[in-house]
Amino acid sequence: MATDTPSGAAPSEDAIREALATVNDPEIHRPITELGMVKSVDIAADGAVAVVVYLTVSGCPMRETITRTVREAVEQVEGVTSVAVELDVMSDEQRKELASSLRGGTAEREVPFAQPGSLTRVYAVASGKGGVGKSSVTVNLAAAMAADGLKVGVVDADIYGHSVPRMLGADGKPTQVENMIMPPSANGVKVISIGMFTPGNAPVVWRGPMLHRALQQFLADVYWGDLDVLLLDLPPGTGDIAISVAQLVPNAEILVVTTPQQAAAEVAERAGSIAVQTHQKIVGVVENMSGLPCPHCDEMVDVFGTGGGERVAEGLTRTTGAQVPVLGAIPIDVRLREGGDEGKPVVLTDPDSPAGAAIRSIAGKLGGRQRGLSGMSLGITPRNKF
Ligand SMILES: Nc1ncnc2c1ncn2[C@@H]1O[C@H](COP(=O)(O)OP(=O)(O)OP(=O)(O)O)[C@@H](O)[C@H]1O
Repeated sequence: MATDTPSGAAPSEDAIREALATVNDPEIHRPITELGMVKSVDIAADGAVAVVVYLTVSGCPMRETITRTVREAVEQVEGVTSVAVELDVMSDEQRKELASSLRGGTAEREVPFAQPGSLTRVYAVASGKGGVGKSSVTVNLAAAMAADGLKVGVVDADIYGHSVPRMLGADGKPTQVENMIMPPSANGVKVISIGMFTPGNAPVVWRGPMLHRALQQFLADVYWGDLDVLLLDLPPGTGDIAISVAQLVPNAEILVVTTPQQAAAEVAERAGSIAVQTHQKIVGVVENMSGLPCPHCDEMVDVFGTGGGERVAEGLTRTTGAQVPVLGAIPIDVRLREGGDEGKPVVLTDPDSPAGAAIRSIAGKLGGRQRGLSGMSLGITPRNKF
């Protein structure tokens, strides 16, 4: 504790508040002073400081973290001899005010990413059929972009087959401030999933309108902050959710994941064609499970055939009239599967493995677009510019 001021004088309130401004709320990631969370600061003549901090909700899971970080920050101030931190809980009125300030001028129910001037790139990851590795690709792209310094969020919109939190290692639960939901984060990625709201592994048996509402809530009621990139993991196929995405975030660009098999390729192409009907851009195609590097020699074993990515990209180029590129091919890699099972994305645990390197390269292309073009509105960005 910094107790030795030259005059032995107690610290000023400004100095204490300056120190408190360095404490971020652990979920909202903004200074507690900006969020109206400092109720009072009392400074005794002997340098003993008492701070009362508002929690957003009683029983806030972050209470201990907040108490500790406040104490640590205040202890650093010259002249402080002791620190007492007390907690109080915001009133309904204060919570409403906070929720509305977090919306940053966006009206309730509005999707911030769909507003003119939004600088967040939204990529909807789609596939024609299940099991092609769409969720694995989403999670690893997100982790790779976050590791590159971008602010990334993932919406697990695969309502029936939600697997993103497990693959990302996100075992935290969302908390709520009024009608704003604070998403947990893992590996630097904020994530929300229907799986966080259902007990255990209970199946979700919703029909179209409820799916639409869930997606709208994920996009409008979750506090994402300023994201560079938002990835949406769509359910396989061309169902209700794909249409909801087109309505809620028309500027979302579609990333199609396929395997090298002809059959998979045909379905993926159909999924892409829907995007054309909904006037969404197709940012590119990723071929997953693209050969298995032989563990005994340098050969690639084409377990699922070859050329699916190219065929899908050519088909989409024909359908859309715009060049749709293949952004990369990800080989079969047992480390990718293991990483998914353990919640440790392979791009972080084994970034130079064949699959890790392939995904990082794709993430670099998608993330690089965001960096290079931030400042331009999504609507006027040249399509397929790599
Ligand atoms: N390149 C790869 N190498 C090895 N295993 C992979 C690869 N890609 C995906 N997998 C594995 O294949 C399985 C299916 O992948 P994933 O769940 O990502 O597919 P999906 O298309 O999202 O499926 P669904 O549509 O059913 O949600 C997972 O066990 C995953 O770990």
